[in-house]
Amino acid sequence: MDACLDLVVPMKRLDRAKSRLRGAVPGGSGRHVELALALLLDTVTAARAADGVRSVLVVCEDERVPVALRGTGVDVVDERGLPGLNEALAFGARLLGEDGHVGALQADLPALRPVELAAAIAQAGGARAFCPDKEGTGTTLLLAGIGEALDPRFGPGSAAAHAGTGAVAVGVGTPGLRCDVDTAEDLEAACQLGVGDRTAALVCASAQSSPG
Ligand SMILES: Nc1nc2c(ncn2[C@@H]2O[C@H](COP(=O)(O)OP(=O)(O)OP(=O)(O)O)[C@@H](O)[C@H]2O)c(=O)[nH]1
Ligand SMILES: C=C(OP(=O)(O)O)C(=O)O
Repeated sequence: MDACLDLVVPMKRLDRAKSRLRGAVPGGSGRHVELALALLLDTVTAARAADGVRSVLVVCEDERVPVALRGTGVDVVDERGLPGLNEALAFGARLLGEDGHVGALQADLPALRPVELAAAIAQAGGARAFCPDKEGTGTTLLLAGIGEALDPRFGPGSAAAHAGTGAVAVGVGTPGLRCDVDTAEDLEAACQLGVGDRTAALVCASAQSSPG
């Protein structure tokens, strides 16, 4: 498949991100920041490796994020004070150029496998599409139709909101793509699936294998 999809990945300032995960890794606020970064790094590493993905752009105003992503081939842009998630995503998508093919991927998918993302992109076939999270209410991936604006509707009930904009559900059989990590229980579920190296080093038993 030609790699033509450009993905935007949103990330809050690290001190404020993933608040429901606070304490999931013992060791205080430094460890919490490490965990948020590990989730992001494992997600974008898998995304970069997926067939069909041309580029990944993280939208984040935290200066530690470009440092952590140095050498990964992932770009970072500061959202410059935009007021929220959907505004940050729309900003990133416009930078990527919406006359091409753009999408949004959540930043907390440590069990994502490149083949899962590639399969969801292929299933969409260039049409507007979304992947529901494992509960079926949220969204882990939104794909604009080719040549269309992203029009993100993330937030509570985003799966229904995206379906309401004409997006078709894709990737329903891809557990790693659907396993976003908001709580300690989600982190445990991701570890059961097998997480990437950075998250595994922080939270999972050393015997755990990482996704391929
Ligand atoms: N760049 C950017 N990213 C955002 C913003 N708001 C949320 N995000 C990111 O969007 C994703 C989904 O947001 P949430 O579900 O609220 O996640 P979170 O805020 O990190 O976690 P909680 O504090 O537990 O709600 C996460 O990766 C966030 O870091 C924003 O204003 N700007
Ligand atoms: C913002 C969303 O995700 P989360 O589950 O991380 O709140 C969403 O699913 O639209």
